[in-house]
Amino acid sequence: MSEPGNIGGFRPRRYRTDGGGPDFGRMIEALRRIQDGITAADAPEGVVTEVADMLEKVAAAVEPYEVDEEGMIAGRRVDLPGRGQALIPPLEYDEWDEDHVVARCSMGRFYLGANGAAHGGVIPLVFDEVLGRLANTGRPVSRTAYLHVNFRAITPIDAPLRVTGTVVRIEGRKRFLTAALHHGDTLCADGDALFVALNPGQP
Ligand SMILES: CCCCCCCC/C=C\CCCCCCCC(=O)SCCNC(=O)CCNC(=O)[C@H](O)C(C)(C)COP(=O)(O)OP(=O)(O)OC[C@H]1O[C@@H](n2cnc3c(N)ncnc32)[C@H](O)[C@@H]1OP(=O)(O)O
Repeated sequence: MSEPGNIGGFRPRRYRTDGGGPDFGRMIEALRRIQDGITAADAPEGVVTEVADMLEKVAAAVEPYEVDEEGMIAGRRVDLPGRGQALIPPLEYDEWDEDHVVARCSMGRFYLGANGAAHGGVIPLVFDEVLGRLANTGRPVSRTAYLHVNFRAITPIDAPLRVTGTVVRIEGRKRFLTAALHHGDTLCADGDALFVALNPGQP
């Protein structure tokens, strides 16, 4: 499996694994619980007020430590589910090399669209995340030029999901990839994407 340091183009210090410092993973796990719990709750007024007070205290506790993008931890911890970025579903990778990835996750109530189905916008997010990781493994950094998604069946929340990504071909700067999302034997979504390697100086 390729490690983050093998990712071409990006400065390795931008990617972090647990260096024995603060337990960042625990904090993000708690944040994910809060996202799911608040989304799912219909709490009485006293509880809502108490939670709002507590969350305001939480925000005030972390705000003094804001750093610029270079210094951020969230999104850089490739060893944590969803890179330690709470927007991204908690993807965990079982296989990851330069040609393919296999990941799994379960999406909680935070990601609900309606009637037990994940929000349609979450599927492209998952594919962009997984394919972006794959496209940039062992190669100079690229960005998504297009990502086409087919929604084949609902993607259930609170259910084990499997995400696969494959590099189909590379033509110069262009990398063509495909992705699929399964719940058991059911194909929930698939897609194909073009990633284009950045030229020097491109953001
Ligand atoms: C961010 C990278 C992070 C990497 C981290 C790796 C660590 C791994 C750890 C953790 C995983 C993280 C995973 C996250 C990944 C997320 C990735 C994203 O979501 S990126 C954000 C969304 N994408 C944009 O914001 C792009 C915006 N667009 C652009 O910047 C440009 O349009 C760009 C760079 C894509 C291409 O622009 P040009 O000027 O450099 O190149 P031109 O000449 O336009 O295109 C080159 C070739 O590609 C074709 N092409 C370009 N766009 C196309 C399109 N939409 N459809 C078809 N062909 C297209 C063109 O026709 C051309 O082909 P011909 O050389 O002529 O054969």
